[in-house]
Amino acid sequence: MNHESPATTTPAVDPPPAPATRLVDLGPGDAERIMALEHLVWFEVAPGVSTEEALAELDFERTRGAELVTPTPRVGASAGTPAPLAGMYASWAMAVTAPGPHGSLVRLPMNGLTWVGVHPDQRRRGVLRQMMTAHLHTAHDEGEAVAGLQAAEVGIYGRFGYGAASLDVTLTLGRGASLDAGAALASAADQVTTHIVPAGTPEAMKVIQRAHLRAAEHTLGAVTRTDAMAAVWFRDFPVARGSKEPMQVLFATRGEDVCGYALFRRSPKWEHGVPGGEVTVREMGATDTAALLALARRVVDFDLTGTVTLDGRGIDDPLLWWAGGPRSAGLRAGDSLWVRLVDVDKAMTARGYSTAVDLVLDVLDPVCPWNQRRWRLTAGADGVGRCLPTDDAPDVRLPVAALGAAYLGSRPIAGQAAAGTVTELRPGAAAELSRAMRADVEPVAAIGF
Ligand SMILES: CC(=O)SCCNC(=O)CCNC(=O)[C@H](O)C(C)(C)COP(=O)(O)OP(=O)(O)OC[C@H]1O[C@@H](n2cnc3c(N)ncnc32)[C@H](O)[C@@H]1OP(=O)(O)O
Repeated sequence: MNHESPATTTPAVDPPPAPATRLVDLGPGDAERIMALEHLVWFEVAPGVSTEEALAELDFERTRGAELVTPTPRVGASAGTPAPLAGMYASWAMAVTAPGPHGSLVRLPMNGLTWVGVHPDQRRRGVLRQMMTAHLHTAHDEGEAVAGLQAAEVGIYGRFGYGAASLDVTLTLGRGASLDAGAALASAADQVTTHIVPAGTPEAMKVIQRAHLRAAEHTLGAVTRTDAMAAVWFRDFPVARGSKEPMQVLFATRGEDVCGYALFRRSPKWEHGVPGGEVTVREMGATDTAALLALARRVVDFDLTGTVTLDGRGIDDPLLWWAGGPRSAGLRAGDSLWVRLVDVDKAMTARGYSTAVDLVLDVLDPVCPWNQRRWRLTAGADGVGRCLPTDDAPDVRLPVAALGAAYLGSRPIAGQAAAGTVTELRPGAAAELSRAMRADVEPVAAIGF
């Protein structure tokens, strides 16, 4: 039997033309169609949360939608419903802790992209590409040199020049897990006091933000919320929460000084009369490792619990090794912050370097063509960098996403060259760039945003 397809004379069918969508600024008056799109894209509704409450976290100075220029009739849609949005995106003016010169840290502004969604009827027709192009061009116009996001699916954002720059590590420990941090750190942790308050009050949210910003100054890779985000981020919605415990915050203090915080919730569990409640720590930050140890000791030791899951940790997190390493701590890891250099020269000048370096980078960036050229990156013995346009012969050719991936001091360029993403044009150049960009420690995971 011949399984070959018969020769066909049918001409190839062109894909349908991209829909004509235009980008518009969205404001509170668009609340109804924003929520309609959100529910369709994420198929999730928070009960008991009003539209106004749900949208309070958006910055309407930075929220945009895509709408069809000529909406088509939709059989079965209720009369009077506004034409649905084809897509939307929003961003916040956040900040990230990047490597400074020689192991120091530097806090940099970061455009944090969020709320990206395309209507299921309009997907795979270029709406996201249109939105991402506009988003990055606006960031460039506004002078936002570094952008970041957390990806819903890993295949989406590399094509737009974002590189996965940090890992999100989840650790699972048993109740009473021993944390072996050594005598000096243990006695420093003894000097730290901890106490619990409900997280969802305006008073608590203020102190959480203070502790969050302070911890970020000391933590490579930390991403911080704006004050406006912080004022609404941990609100407690009793109906949406249902029978779950309200979010709690454990503060670590030394006298008047708040030196750490851990946001957690417990859920009760009983089997044959034996308590085995589960603790989930959503976010934990500290200005120093003694404060971190004091917080960790508390969360592994709540009565009536059996396990504690800590989200948002880093791959060389002290907690991981205090607990005995990956096998004791049930380590699971995924990608966390994706970094995009909107302006290669400004971004590469803003961070610091671990070694002196002098290299010409041939950067490929079809989405942001102002980056696509040769740049000379130099840093002296002081680790302070400069990145300027040049026409000199290149040492390394690389997509802009490779620089984003290496930006927080992880994902070495030499490793990316070995993987085939980066092309070394002069022997040794990839290793030189690796060493200069590498940090002493791994970046922590970003907060969820
Ligand atoms: C930062 C954040 O907010 S992350 C949240 C992202 N949102 C979601 O995941 C919600 C559910 N998904 C969606 O809303 C949409 O499917 C989106 C936003 C992911 C994609 O929107 P679309 O308009 O379909 O994307 P668009 O048609 O512009 O595709 C652009 C390119 O990305 C690719 N692409 C789009 N989505 C995906 C995906 N999930 N995985 C892999 N590739 C993808 C397309 O194939 C296309 O590739 P090409 O450049 O080779 O042609």
